[in-house]
Amino acid sequence: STIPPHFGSSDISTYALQTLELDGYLSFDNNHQAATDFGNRYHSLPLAVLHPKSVADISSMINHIFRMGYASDLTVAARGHGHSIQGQAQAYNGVVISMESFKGTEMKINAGELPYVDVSAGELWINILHETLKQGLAPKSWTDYLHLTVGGTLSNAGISGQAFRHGPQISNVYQLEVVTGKGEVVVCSENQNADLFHAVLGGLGQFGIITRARISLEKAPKMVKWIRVLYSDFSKFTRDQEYLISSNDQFDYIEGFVFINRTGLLNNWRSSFNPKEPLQASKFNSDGKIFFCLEMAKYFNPDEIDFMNKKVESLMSELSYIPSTLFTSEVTYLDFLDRVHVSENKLRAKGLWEVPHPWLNLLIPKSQIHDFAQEVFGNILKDTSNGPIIIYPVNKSKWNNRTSLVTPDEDIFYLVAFLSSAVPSSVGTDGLEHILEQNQRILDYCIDFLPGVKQYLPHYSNQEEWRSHFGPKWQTILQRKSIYDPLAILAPGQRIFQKGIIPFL
Ligand SMILES: Cc1cc2nc3c(=O)[nH]c(=O)nc-3n(C[C@H](O)[C@H](O)[C@H](O)COP(=O)(O)OP(=O)(O)OC[C@H]3O[C@@H](n4cnc5c(N)ncnc54)[C@H](O)[C@@H]3O)c2cc1C
Ligand SMILES: Cc1ccn(-c2ncnc3[nH]cnc23)c1
Repeated sequence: STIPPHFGSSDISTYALQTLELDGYLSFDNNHQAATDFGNRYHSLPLAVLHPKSVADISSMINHIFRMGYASDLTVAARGHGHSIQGQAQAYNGVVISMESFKGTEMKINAGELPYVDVSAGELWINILHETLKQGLAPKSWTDYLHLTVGGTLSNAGISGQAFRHGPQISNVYQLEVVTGKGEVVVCSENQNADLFHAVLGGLGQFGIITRARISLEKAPKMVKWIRVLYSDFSKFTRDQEYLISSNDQFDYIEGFVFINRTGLLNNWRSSFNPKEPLQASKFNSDGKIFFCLEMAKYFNPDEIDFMNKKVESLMSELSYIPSTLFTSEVTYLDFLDRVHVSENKLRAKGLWEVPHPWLNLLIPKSQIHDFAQEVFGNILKDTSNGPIIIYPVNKSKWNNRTSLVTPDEDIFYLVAFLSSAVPSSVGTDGLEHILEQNQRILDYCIDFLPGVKQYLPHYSNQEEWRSHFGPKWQTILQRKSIYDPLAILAPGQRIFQKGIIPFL
């Protein structure tokens, strides 16, 4: 048959894609969704999108490209829910694999002694929550937002307010099924093909495509006591956060926010929280200052509410927040975990969801968090913020250092996430250029003065910066790449390796 008109005549290898026997199908047109993501700033159009119906589809696609060697310039990117920020799930002129088409076999819940759920890597966490709750179970470790895929979050870490106790999502995986950059299908775990298991966890899609995951579960609570208090003193705020993550039997979730110049802060909260002492709360005037919000959650079941309230009361008495700012509410476990979806719906209604998201996520060692706060909140950002700023500490002991994830080298480190939304075509302080400049000032300050800081959901533009990001782990990364993806076919959107230019050969 003749080569279809849309093929570049120069690259016969792409034509070869059509010779593949697939259970699913390849699409060569209308692939614009695969060329966009949540960041809304990078748009690399693939040559084709594979909609797999089986692991064999993924394996034969990759093996086919692997066997063509350097005769083909094709690369392959798995795409989960496309909620990356800087094109990490894109493959310019390559093949994007739509993992959401690949539901594989249905979810299988094992409610035994060590409960777990077997899921397709293309499954959304919100769907896992709905299904496991039917059996009174749920995963232990979450992200703040659940409309993300298992493969996407496990390729990064998957972190939220439960991480201080359970570690990130990549610390709560029993087993994975992975298709390597050679097209091999490998089952791996701590005790079987352990190096591949550790490579893909936090591996930024570099070492294999996760097709299935076995996620640990725990008994799910029915209700959550959701608490927020405010501080104007950063030292008291961090001291209380670090105290609360130091023992496991306190709260079940610890996070925090930074509010910069948020006029009418109190009223924004009134809508979703009942002020503990309404009269007192109305005296509090937050206008014109920086405030730090400590957010806690205590899981409970309806028959334990009195015991829980007593426990919370005694815990709160040990904290040094501004008394009139105690806000609490009681919600279902599902509503608490799906809380960011509420913000999404509000932003979508205002046409503010599909906008550029120049996010910056940093992991900051405890020893440097005060200098960071002083310079970034007190100077660089002093009068603006364009979205939530999240800040909370975690315990490194709950993170497995053998994974490909890079974290600061201290027992306690903070996640600080600048989740900005840019107003399209604005040239003001809410515009993309202004926010990118601010992000760069923050990064430059860290590079110059806070060497222990690492990016989470990292984005760099060249291999030298990646080498510096990985630090002593770089040799392990090179070795793993040479074993599991020697032609550097996988996840080109991360910009760590370039097909054909392999630093380890
Ligand atoms: C609104 C919002 C809130 C967020 N909140 C949090 C949070 O609280 N905590 C947190 O940790 N993160 C958070 N994130 C970041 C999120 O975890 C990452 O962006 C994640 O990668 C998105 O998942 P995804 O399924 O969209 O992945 P995609 O963006 O589709 O892919 C991400 C990367 O993983 C690779 N990949 C995807 N699927 C697979 C697979 N099956 N096998 C191998 N590689 C794969 C892709 O090639 C790409 O490199 C948030 C993101 C958004 C948009
Ligand atoms: C784009 C957007 C709107 C709200 N958010 C969030 N709000 C609160 N916590 C979050 N964690 C991650 N995204 C979050 C993110």
